[in-house]
Amino acid sequence: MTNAIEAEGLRRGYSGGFEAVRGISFTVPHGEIFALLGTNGAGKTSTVELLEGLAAPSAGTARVLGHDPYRERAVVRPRIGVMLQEGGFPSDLTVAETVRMWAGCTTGARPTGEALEAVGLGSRHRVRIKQLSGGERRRLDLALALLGRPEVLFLDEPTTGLDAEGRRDTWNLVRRLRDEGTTVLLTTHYLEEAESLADRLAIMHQGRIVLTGTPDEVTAARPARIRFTLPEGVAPARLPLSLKAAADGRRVEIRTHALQDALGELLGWARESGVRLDGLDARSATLEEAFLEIASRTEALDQDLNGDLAADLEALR
Ligand SMILES: Nc1ncnc2c1ncn2[C@@H]1O[C@H](COP(=O)(O)OP(=O)(O)OP(=O)(O)O)[C@@H](O)[C@H]1O
Repeated sequence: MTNAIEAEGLRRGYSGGFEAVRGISFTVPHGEIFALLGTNGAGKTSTVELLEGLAAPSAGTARVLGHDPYRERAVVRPRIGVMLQEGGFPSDLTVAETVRMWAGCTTGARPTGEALEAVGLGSRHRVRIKQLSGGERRRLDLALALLGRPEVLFLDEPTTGLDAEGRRDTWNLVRRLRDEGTTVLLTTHYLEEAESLADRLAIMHQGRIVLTGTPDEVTAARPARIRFTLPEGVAPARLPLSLKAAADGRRVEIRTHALQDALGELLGWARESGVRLDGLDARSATLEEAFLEIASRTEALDQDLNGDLAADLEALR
């Protein structure tokens, strides 16, 4: 069976010469939730718009449900649902009128009540758009994206502006849709959202994909962390050398790829030495740590590249 989404060497340049997407490739199998993460301006929205068929790539190919989403838009559009970052609706219409208006342009639309119930807006159907809160508008955007029972759903920052409960409701809804067979591609700034929701993810930086995998694969490559404070009079130098501890005064941090072994050794040493480890905290790497490390490493790399370029130019003078 073909993938629901395929991007191969995709590039997107804007007029003025700026290239926002610089040759990215990834696939999303049917029925998977795939998250695109990245710093501001990394190129997530520019990429999603190519897959939605809103623009043509300057190079590379995009396939959604086996078709070119730009050239074969008429075939692809009825089978996908799109939730943009900013949905613009006439502000004097009620919620129900807006959904009905949208349903008029959608083949096989869900009943209005069902779409509104799915996003928790069932009781708000008579309210005018201008009276909705930011979070409620976001939910309405989602209801409209779901209206045509799409096979592929594109969600651009679906939970921005939602409170904790709204975010959790949206996650549950997205999981339910995935379980019913919908393929979901989402962009998000919330790393815990990607960690909890995505089957696989890609981290973008400056138009490129720098890392891709399951959330577990992305975090498993990073070291776990143990932190504690030593009692007064116990120097960090007394810790077993194999623990490779870094100390700031009495506060100690150990980074390790073998958390269980390191923790066992530390606790054994503490018991034998009669030392109490205050505020002991041990945990695996989070996606947030992986993300921040990648962002800072890529920035350092960029600076190195710029540095080399400057040195090369200097040598030419
Ligand atoms: N119409 C445009 N013309 C020129 N440059 C653009 C245009 N739209 C976006 N860009 C630039 O392309 C880059 C990528 O933007 P894009 O919106 O795709 O990033 P993003 O990863 O979605 O960012 P954010 O997380 O801030 O939404 C940015 O530097 C942006 O300024």
